Amino acid sequence: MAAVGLPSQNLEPDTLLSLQVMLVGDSGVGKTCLLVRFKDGAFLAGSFISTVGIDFRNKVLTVDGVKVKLQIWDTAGQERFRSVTHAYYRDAHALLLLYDVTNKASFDNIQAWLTEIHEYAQQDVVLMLLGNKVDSAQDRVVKREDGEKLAKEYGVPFMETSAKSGLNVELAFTAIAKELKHRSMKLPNEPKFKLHDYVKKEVRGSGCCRS
Ligand SMILES: Nc1nc2c(ncn2[C@@H]2O[C@H](COP(=O)(O)OP(=O)(O)OP(=O)(O)O)[C@@H](O)[C@H]2O)c(=O)[nH]1
Repeated sequence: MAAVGLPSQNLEPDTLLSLQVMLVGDSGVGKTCLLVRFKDGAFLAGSFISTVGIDFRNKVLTVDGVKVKLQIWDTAGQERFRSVTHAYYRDAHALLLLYDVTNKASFDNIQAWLTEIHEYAQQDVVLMLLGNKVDSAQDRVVKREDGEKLAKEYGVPFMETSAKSGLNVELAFTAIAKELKHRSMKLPNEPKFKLHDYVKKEVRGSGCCRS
């Protein structure tokens, strides 16, 4: 099934596929830092400045020979901006839903985020759960197994990330870009791309955070 807003016809290999990806999750889980790490390869250390409303950045990737432009929306996690973010859900092709492994409340709120996603996002939106800040091992309060269990319950792919060290950041964005590219481009005899399997294999290959 093609993602909403995506062309389902065959595209030429040099076509620029434009996709919208939205980062959601509680305030402070690291959405802005994840985006900056992916876009600029840097970590925003220092004081925490909450996103106001919504911000976005573009990054072009080459996925299986196809140029894919990701427009990434960084939403504000604070409750008072919720009505702003609601308006963007329906145009998102993919959602990265984050919690912070050092903050139990952010994990407990995932269910509420999923309810919101169910209400506002497109039915076939590509969704992935990310447990961020795994570099802070000494402060960890959410076990990897708990993240895996929750993700399994909801049937979404899962990985742990660190915007600080860069762990799995590129992988998270590449995986969703691949899924969306495969949904919109059907090359003859191409095997079906399986996001869950890809994520499991790549996370295992990264030497961390077996999924
Ligand atoms: N140790 C560690 N700290 C992180 C990581 N990612 C983000 N942080 C820190 O967490 C704080 C919040 O990060 P942000 O990226 O601004 O959080 P946010 O989710 O965008 O927050 P809102 O804009 O309020 O929704 C900052 O102090 C970051 O430096 C990470 O992977 N590891």
